[in-house]
Amino acid sequence: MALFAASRNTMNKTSHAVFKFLRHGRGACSSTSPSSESEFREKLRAFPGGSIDLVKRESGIAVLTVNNPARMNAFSGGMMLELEERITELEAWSEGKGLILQGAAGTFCSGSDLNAVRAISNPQDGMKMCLFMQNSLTRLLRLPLISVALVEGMALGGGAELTTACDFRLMTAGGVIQFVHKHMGLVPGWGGAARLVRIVGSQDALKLLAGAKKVDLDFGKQIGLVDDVLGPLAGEGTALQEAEQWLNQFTKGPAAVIRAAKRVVVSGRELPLVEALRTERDVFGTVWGGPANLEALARKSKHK
Ligand SMILES: CCC(=O)SCCNC(=O)CCNC(=O)[C@H](O)C(C)(C)COP(=O)(O)OP(=O)(O)OC[C@H]1O[C@@H](n2cnc3c(N)ncnc32)[C@H](O)[C@@H]1OP(=O)(O)O
Repeated sequence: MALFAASRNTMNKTSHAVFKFLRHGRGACSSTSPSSESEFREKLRAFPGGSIDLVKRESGIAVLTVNNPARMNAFSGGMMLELEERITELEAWSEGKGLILQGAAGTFCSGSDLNAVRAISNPQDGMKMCLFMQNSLTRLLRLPLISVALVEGMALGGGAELTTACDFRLMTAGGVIQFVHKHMGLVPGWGGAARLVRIVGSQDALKLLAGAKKVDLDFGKQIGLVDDVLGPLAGEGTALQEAEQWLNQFTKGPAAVIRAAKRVVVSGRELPLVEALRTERDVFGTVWGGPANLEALARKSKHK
């Protein structure tokens, strides 16, 4: 037990820095000055409409809904600000294990609100919007929760980018992910290209971006962008219920262990090897000799 206690004390010091890294968007993007950041927030506030809704369930699974059905769940400026607030709430949710990101009313998200896009169409504001969304989506992907984008209907432009800020993507029949940026004379700017390359590799990422190719169920599974299919093909129930069942295979069990699993994967994905190994030791120290570990030892578990 002394070993466990010592290990946890050491971890407490080192892990503080590590968890700060894992929790926040640090390292994702360079920052702007506080005054220009608050000015830009004011600009975003000038484009209201829609909401980002968060429900945290007893099961440890939260549901985050992009809610602006009159505009096919396009992201208004106000929704960008709300997304950031909801992510801060999720970062503080210590009992959480999983997250489902969905769109309201049977479709996922049609990207930026084109009314806002037209009004801030100068490069400076465009880059500020990218920085803002990159930070939020980096924090979303780094949450110590197993996250799933539930793609019903269309995920276009920024909506396609949003799907890549989750660990997994589930799709229902008729679902489409399409990086339509090329057709808008754009490339992704919310971090979607960088994440896409890590998910499907550079060859397929180039096909999706330079060809604005539609990704349906079959193509999505073939290139590894879609992890599984939901809906009539998979069984009964609403897509959200099915997504919860699907996620449950990864979230059942103690929160500390599931959150630790996500943390070691995030550090393995983002950090150079030596730092990732150090982080892995630190995270290991949070579960070694912890309640779940001691219970398993007492049970003399067999893994047959
Ligand atoms: C980060 C970079 C980006 O995200 S750039 C934005 C990329 N997204 C787009 O260009 C999507 C443009 N929209 C479309 O292609 C179509 O509206 C799609 C989503 C295919 C839906 O078509 P359809 O089913 O025929 O519906 P609809 O066009 O009548 O749309 C219903 C109402 O929603 C609106 N809407 C849709 N997308 C947006 C958007 N991104 N920004 C603002 N409004 C949007 C439509 O204008 C339409 O509104 P209204 O009923 O005419 O008032």
